Amino acid sequence: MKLSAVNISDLTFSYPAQPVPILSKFNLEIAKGERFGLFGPNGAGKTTLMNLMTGLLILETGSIQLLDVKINNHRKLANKLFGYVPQDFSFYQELSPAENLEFFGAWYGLSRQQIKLRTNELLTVLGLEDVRNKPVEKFSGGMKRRVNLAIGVMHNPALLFLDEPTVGVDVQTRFAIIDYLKQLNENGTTLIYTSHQLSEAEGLCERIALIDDGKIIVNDNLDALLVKHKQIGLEGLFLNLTGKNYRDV
Ligand SMILES: Nc1ncnc2c1ncn2[C@@H]1O[C@H](COP(=O)(O)OP(=O)(O)OP(=O)(O)O)[C@@H](O)[C@H]1O
Repeated sequence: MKLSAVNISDLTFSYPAQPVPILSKFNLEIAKGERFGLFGPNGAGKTTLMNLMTGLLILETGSIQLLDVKINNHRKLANKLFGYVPQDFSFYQELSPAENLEFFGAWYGLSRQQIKLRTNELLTVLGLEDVRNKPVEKFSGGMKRRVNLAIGVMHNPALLFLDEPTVGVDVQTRFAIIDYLKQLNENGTTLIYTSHQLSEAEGLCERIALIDDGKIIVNDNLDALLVKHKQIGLEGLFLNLTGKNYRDV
């Protein structure tokens, strides 16, 4: 049987202040090598799920397995398997990209030589070589997003979780980031992505799950879903399946 990248089984989770679970008996399997997209309206539970898969939140019942590691029992081991590019910037603003990558490379346990090589490689690929020693706080939104991405992939993870990796960037940076993500995937990295940028998602994701109110509504190959629901794009599919009412009031 093919090894799953992510296997979530009977997961239940609620925040302390809220008695009703955000996710209840939730199941999801993502195959190795996929470019998988997780979508849903505001408050559907996407970030909560990402934070559970990356161990930032602790699950109550059920299990989450990343490749062959159950994160319930082996959190430290699981941490080496994945990279996380969170929606909020995860770097030190007062440090340069090179210093940030050095810090996070050491945190991931890379050797000095590995840190040097990987830093040079990432700064070149992501167009940050000319500003490698300047403090990140002075950077444009697009440059900061590229630094955020570089940190998430510093240790060449087998799985990469991406929460709105292109929010607030211009067309050039969006193109560069999506192109780089596709290259990573071609080299074997499984991508688990969430965003409200649905046209961008169409070009990136092969399979998608739509979640609403903590439940999966559909989970299938994107092209097959478009045919089945007679839609020409993800936005139409999204509205068709989740309705047009506001969700954040
Ligand atoms: N720290 C928290 N404490 C209590 N409730 C929370 C917390 N974080 C999120 N929630 C609630 O959990 C639900 C799911 O939120 P979550 O952020 O996971 O949704 P989302 O799908 O990522 O939304 P968005 O698209 O707006 O980012 C919402 O009802 C939200 O209000």
